[in-house]
Amino acid sequence: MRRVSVLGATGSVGQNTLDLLARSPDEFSVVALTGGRNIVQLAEDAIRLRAEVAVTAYDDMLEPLREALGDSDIEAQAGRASIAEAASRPADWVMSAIVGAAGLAPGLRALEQGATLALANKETLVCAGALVRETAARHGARILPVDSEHSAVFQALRGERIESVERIVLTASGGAFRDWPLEALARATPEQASSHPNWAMGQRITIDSASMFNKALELIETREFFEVAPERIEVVIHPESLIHALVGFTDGAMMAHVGAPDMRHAIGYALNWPDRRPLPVERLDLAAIGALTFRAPDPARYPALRLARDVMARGGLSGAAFNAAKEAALDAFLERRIGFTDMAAVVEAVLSRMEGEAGLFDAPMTLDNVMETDHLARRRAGETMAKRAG
Ligand SMILES: NC(=O)C1=CN([C@@H]2O[C@H](COP(=O)(O)OP(=O)(O)OC[C@H]3O[C@@H](n4cnc5c(N)ncnc54)[C@H](OP(=O)(O)O)[C@@H]3O)[C@@H](O)[C@H]2O)C=CC1
Ligand SMILES: CC(=O)[C@@H](O)[C@H](O)COP(=O)(O)O
Ligand SMILES: [Mn+2]
Repeated sequence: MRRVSVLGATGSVGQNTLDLLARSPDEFSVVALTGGRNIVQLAEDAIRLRAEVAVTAYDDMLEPLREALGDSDIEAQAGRASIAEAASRPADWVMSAIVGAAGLAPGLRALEQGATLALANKETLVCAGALVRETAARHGARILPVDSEHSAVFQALRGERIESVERIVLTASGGAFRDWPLEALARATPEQASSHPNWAMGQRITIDSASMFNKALELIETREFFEVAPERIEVVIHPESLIHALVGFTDGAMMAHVGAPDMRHAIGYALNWPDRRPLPVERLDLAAIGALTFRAPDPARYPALRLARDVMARGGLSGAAFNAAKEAALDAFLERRIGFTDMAAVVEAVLSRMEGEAGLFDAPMTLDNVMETDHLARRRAGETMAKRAG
């Protein structure tokens, strides 16, 4: 039996992961499931999958969690430290599917205990790529990509040398507003931004798809995961979301990963790696699909891509600031304190202000420094938004 834990079990990636685990009950023994406020789901899944421990991120949710677990013998815990403790319980495979920078510390704890980390939480590599790689190397742990584009690249690279790679092309759906008139974007609402053309995902990543902050994070994630130069990583709009990424090699060949927009592809690949096993996903009927289309992203519509390139050029702790400013701007957009197009403007202003704060981005990449940068960027984003409002 392989021991597995799922961090962010109640979310979109978490639920897809549990779906696969539940189909092979004799192969997996579930150690820890973690969640946030969705206590009913967390308890139900913990009981159904016979988890050892269920953890909510929030202290005030401990009693409701205990109640929901009823007379089962599953341990109930709460709080950030308990999530990290759950991640460090011995396991062979840990899914990192908490949303946001909150996923970084638990992911590091899983690596420290030598587990294979199936990484959906892209913020982990954006905030602290070098630290994460170094932690994995020091503890003999492996990281397998789960973000669909990175799983696609990983699969296309199988058996290839990284020196043979000329370019990596990430596909982007273009998000909810791909075909909107540019001038309408400023008035876009959270509800309108929360609908993805092809994927069913959590609300935050769905809105990030509309602004292309998702692809911006993925550019940095690609750089950090595969350690290729930023100028070798491209983004192309592919409205059908059937090709998830392409790798171009030095001989001019390109390998594309094609599949239905279903995260169980990438999760299943990471779960079964290095084998391939049957997965309950749609088999594509190419003749029925007919055509796959591509177009270049418009820099005026998607300023987040330019900001990601600035961050890749800057390096150091700028990724942590970029992500935190984006998270703060997204919170403000969701609360209708700023408009859709203000998000990129806020992130740009925060990066530029923090760049001027001597040596900040060049501090050593420790978890403490990453979290300090994260907190400062959120504060700077708040100040920037207050100034813009006043
Ligand atoms: N959804 C997708 O298909 C894809 C997602 N990803 C990445 O995977 C990650 C998860 O995305 P997704 O599943 O969509 O997100 P969801 O919002 O659907 O789920 C997030 C999970 O994290 C929990 N959570 C929220 N805040 C905290 C916190 N502060 N501390 C601990 N746990 C917390 C939630 O708990 P609760 O809901 O109980 O409050 C939930 O279990 C993100 O990094 C995303 O970018 C990457 C590729 C595809
Ligand atoms: C499923 C997945 O990996 C998401 O990151 C997805 O790619 C989002 O779609 P966009 O291409 O719209 O950002
Ligand atoms: Mn993705």
